[in-house]
Amino acid sequence: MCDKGSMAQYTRVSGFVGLITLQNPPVNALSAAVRQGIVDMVERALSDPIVKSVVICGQNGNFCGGADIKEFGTNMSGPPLVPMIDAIEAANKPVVAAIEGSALGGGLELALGCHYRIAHSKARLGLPEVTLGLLPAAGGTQRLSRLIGVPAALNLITTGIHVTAAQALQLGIVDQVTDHNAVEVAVTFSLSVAGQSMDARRISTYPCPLPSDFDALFEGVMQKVRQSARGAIAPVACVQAVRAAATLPYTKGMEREQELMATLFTSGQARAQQYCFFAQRAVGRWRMPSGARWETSKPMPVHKAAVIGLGTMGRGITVALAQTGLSVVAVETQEKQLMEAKQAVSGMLERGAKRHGVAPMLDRISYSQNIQAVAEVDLVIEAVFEDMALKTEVFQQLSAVCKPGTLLCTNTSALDVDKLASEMPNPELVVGMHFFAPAHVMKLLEVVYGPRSSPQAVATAMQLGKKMGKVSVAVGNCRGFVGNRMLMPYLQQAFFLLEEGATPELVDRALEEFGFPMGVFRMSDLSGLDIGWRVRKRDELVEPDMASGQSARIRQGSRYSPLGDLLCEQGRFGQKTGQGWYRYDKPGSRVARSDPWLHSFLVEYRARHGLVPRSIDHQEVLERCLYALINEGFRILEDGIAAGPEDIDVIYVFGYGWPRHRGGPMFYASMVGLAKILERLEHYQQAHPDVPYLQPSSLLRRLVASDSPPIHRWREVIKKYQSQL
Ligand SMILES: CCC[C@H](O)CC(=O)SCCNC(=O)CCNC(=O)[C@H](O)C(C)(C)COP(=O)([O-])OP(=O)([O-])OC[C@H]1O[C@@H](n2cnc3c(N)ncnc32)[C@H](O)[C@@H]1OP(=O)([O-])[O-]
Repeated sequence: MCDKGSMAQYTRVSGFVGLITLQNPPVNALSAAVRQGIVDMVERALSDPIVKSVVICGQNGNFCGGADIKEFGTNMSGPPLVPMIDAIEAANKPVVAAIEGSALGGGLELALGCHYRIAHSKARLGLPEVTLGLLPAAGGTQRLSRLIGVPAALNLITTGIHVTAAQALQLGIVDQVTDHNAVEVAVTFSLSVAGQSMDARRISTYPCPLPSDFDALFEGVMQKVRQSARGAIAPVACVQAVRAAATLPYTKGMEREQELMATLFTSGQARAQQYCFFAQRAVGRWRMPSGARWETSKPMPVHKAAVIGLGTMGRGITVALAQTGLSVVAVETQEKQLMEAKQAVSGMLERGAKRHGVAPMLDRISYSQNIQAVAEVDLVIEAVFEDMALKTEVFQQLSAVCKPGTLLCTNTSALDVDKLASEMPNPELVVGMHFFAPAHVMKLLEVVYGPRSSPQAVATAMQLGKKMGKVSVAVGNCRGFVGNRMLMPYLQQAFFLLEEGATPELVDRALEEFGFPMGVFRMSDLSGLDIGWRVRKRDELVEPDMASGQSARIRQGSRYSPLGDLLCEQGRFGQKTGQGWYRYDKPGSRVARSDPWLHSFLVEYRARHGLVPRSIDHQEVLERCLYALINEGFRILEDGIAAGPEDIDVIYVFGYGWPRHRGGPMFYASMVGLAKILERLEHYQQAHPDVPYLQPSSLLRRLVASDSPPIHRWREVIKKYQSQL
């Protein structure tokens, strides 16, 4: 017997079991129609005298991905989740959740309302609402705390991590894990408990186990969360909701959960984080200005890959490739470096495997000093030193050695991918892969295509990035690509602010309060001041014999700050030398301390150049640094280097520490208001006419002239703008 009418299918199986199957592909999200279906089918199963027990499962081996995020921000209709789940828990017949695939957010909350939970061994469970700027508000904070205790619930709810079925069993979230068909196991099990009282299975009636060090625990967690949340309000609300579970009766705790959710639900932070969720998925649907796009471009099969050059980046890339299960040939021509790299790579693989409780993929990698070893690979990632001549030489060797059709990728953060491709017999097989250090940890990958890169090459690099667990974004070729190009005006403004009267501490504090894990100067000290110095020297911007006055601060017709160069000339390269914008206890140490030397140096510098220091507040720091960066983002969109604002935002959130609860620079601009950004840029441009980065971009002007449409409609304006160029 079967009813297929709604988005929750009802079937009677094994004679006496009402099987309710959620049907809302791909993740069976709890849309209004699904919730209505569940309410109706549960009622039907409970009122059917033949039915002795009920099993709830999801279609296509996937239990439920939670509330339908697409419904948020709309006029939500349909039955609410809380009474729906309460009714399931109150049922007088056993209700068993058969969990396959994922049970996340509202999906897990639904399962917690059931009397038993049986999971397939490959299932994953979690309450990731915090990553969407929310909290589990369908009883999740109240039931999970009662079921598994406060410390474990706090960990899951404040981080949003997904746990495996085995971990869920250990924590007590599920009652059984099976390698067999979870639905069949659940059906059989439900019959075995049919007729029994479910009183002892209703989690809402459990007392919340209280840890002895209750106050200290909450204080500690709250402090930790506040520190790591960097201004995000959801993790704090999650702690408060769990505290309510520990201190209040269930109904009162539920009221508190609802109250806290109401605050979060309408917050700009939740909008920003939900935007990030969809943006992260949207960047996978890449397109190139040529019209080539993800749906029509088939990736080439990659079974065997190679990495050339085993410095820091090459090692990380080798680890990331081996962890995907690919065979990897790792080439390093210098013997000593090769030996060191082998040891380092094995160590990284072993540590990673230990963390995940799996065997390390050591035998996936073969090491060689000879580039001939890559003859049979399908794809090569070159990761030698950032030097065009060296990279060109390696690429020429590769095109002589590799079998026809091998994809040649260069790991570069700055070099011209088109130029490199133009030196090759098959430029269509060349793409850039800009990894971020450490390459086996950082989630972001910029896949850089040139005008001659084939769509298949881009599709292959994008797919490989995904396999490596990266969020890959396809971008056009230009100086700095997307991320580093936007960083240039940001850095430049920070330098100018120092000249005008700010200190590194003031600038960093403003940016850290905004939500960056590190301000620009602490970050520069960490990555090394010499890197930018080398680039500026190559660009002939560094002038060793420094005159004074304004003319000494002009290069190639624009305002220039030599402050970074002056520090490097003193051997102050940041953490590695123990001195940079801050001082450190010793070279390599990480705690940045204010440096009186630096402050006197700034005073002297300003005096030498006739600069009168003025008081600068946090607002100016944010506007100057962030609006200049955003302005460059608009230029990138104008130039077609990024296909849409989502691409830029994903790059900044995953690669540059932009706080997720602020959605990325372009989303942030839309929240601040484009007219305001334009007005402030115009204001600063008037004050600093020799700074081209502050000149508002034409696209920004165009968007403001088009009444600042919402961010999801920017692409229409961009398209129109580009077609008129
Ligand atoms: C009162 C309420 C209280 C409640 O506590 C609140 C919640 O439950 S909040 C929710 C808490 N739950 C979560 O935070 C879980 C969020 N979801 C996930 O983490 C992953 O999607 C999942 C692990 C399930 C599958 O990963 P995968 O296999 O790599 O697949 P994928 O990621 O590529 O997604 C495929 C497609 O499905 C789409 N979509 C997915 N989920 C939802 C959704 N809930 N809704 C709508 N759509 C959703 C996704 O956009 C994509 O669409 P498209 O158009 O093809 O781009």
